[in-house]
Amino acid sequence: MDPEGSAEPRAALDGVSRRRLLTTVGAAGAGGLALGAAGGAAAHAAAAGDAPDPLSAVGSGTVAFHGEHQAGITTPMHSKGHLIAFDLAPGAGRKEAAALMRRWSALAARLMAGRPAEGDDTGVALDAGPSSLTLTFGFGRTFFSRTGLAARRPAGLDPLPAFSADQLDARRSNGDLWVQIGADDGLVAFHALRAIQRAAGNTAGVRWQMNGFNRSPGATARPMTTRNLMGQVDGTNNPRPSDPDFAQRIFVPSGGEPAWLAGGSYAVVRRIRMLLDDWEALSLTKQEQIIGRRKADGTPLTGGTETTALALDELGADGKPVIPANAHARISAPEQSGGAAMLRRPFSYHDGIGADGTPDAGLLFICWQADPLRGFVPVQRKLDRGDALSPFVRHETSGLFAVPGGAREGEYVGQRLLES
Ligand SMILES: C=CC1=C(C)c2cc3[nH]c(cc4nc(cc5[nH]c(cc1n2)c(C)c5CCC(=O)O)C(CCC(=O)O)=C4C)c(C)c3C=C
Ligand SMILES: [Fe+2]
Repeated sequence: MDPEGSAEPRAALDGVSRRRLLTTVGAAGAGGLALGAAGGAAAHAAAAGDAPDPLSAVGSGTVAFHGEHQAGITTPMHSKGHLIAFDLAPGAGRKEAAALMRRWSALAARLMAGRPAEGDDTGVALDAGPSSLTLTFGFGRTFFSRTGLAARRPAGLDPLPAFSADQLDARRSNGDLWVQIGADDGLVAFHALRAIQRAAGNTAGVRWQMNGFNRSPGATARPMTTRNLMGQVDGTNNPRPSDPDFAQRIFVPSGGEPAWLAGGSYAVVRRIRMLLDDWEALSLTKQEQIIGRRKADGTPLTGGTETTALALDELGADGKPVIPANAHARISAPEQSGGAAMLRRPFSYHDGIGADGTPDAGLLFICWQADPLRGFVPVQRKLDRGDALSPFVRHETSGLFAVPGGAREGEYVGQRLLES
């Protein structure tokens, strides 16, 4: 039996969507094809003469692979995510890296369209639709020296400065290559993760992997913005694609430096552990003062609704700012750091209980910007000096990746760097 769970040779399944496959297999059901348990229901319906069940709204979500920018940057937050970094194998250079990016790009295009991997699919996502799957690829600083391309390494990949509160694990930081996988179904996300790992072959080995989650689409009516594991509404004041300066802040412009990165972006990835026992011991009032917003709905302490601007100058009856001077939302606001802005698109994570007996849980903080020196760095510098949230979080890992622009039809991600 082939890896898709069908008695037919795997090659016969190439070129069809997973849903079409179910219909086809279902129609031939009496011919003795064996399906996995999950595929069985649809096959049964089709064999009985009914149309296969339509995909749910969640399953049918599709994000295009080709485009000006890679998918997974402005894509709405996913409910499941995997972050995985690879190092090139000893002896693998530019040629092997180019072949890998070509393989990964073809694979990503297939999977994002809801099709199985070519040749040897594991079958894990056999009965699911694309579920808004995205795969996003980035290059770390070390990629350029390993591939003989040091001269073309962008200045934006210069190492991030050390921050006083950093407690970074170097083995789980950075890496030659980075892949962000997001989907609104856990099996679809895992399927893509394994396919990417397997397609790396002997060219690259896994350096680290992290798994995250967010609210499932449709789980709540309001608030629409997700919550983090401290219970705060998190993501309210993100730049919006409709903002006039959005593209300029998030994407490297064409005509900018380096040319191969046009349409691309930089991702800063920090695994930030939340010290949840300490945080949860605080009163609600204290928690709200630390952030500067109400916990229930994310409204600023100065009033309004979730999306009302913070009235940073407003004083209370005691003559002190209503939003405290060290509140996280005040300190991280762009006007505090010369207009520095970033698009935050994180996942929560929970890896059980740590060696210290407290939850190993927190935020896989991912932020996107056209230039880390005008996005993450000034804001984190500011937070490092006086954020009321700092005693309740610990930055444990760090990564910085240049994420090329999207591939055009017939192109692979990174081709403009690797073949010019
Ligand atoms: C260096 C950048 C940032 C880090 C690191 C960071 C960590 C972090 N943040 C929260 C929770 C919230 N952050 C909020 C706002 C906010 N945070 C940053 C930057 C970093 N946060 C920015 C730029 C902003 C927006 C500021 C603004 O423009 O007003 C909020 C408020 C709601 C919102 O706007 O999203 C919360 C809540 C945690 C828990 C955390 C580390 C674990
Ligand atoms: Fe924040």
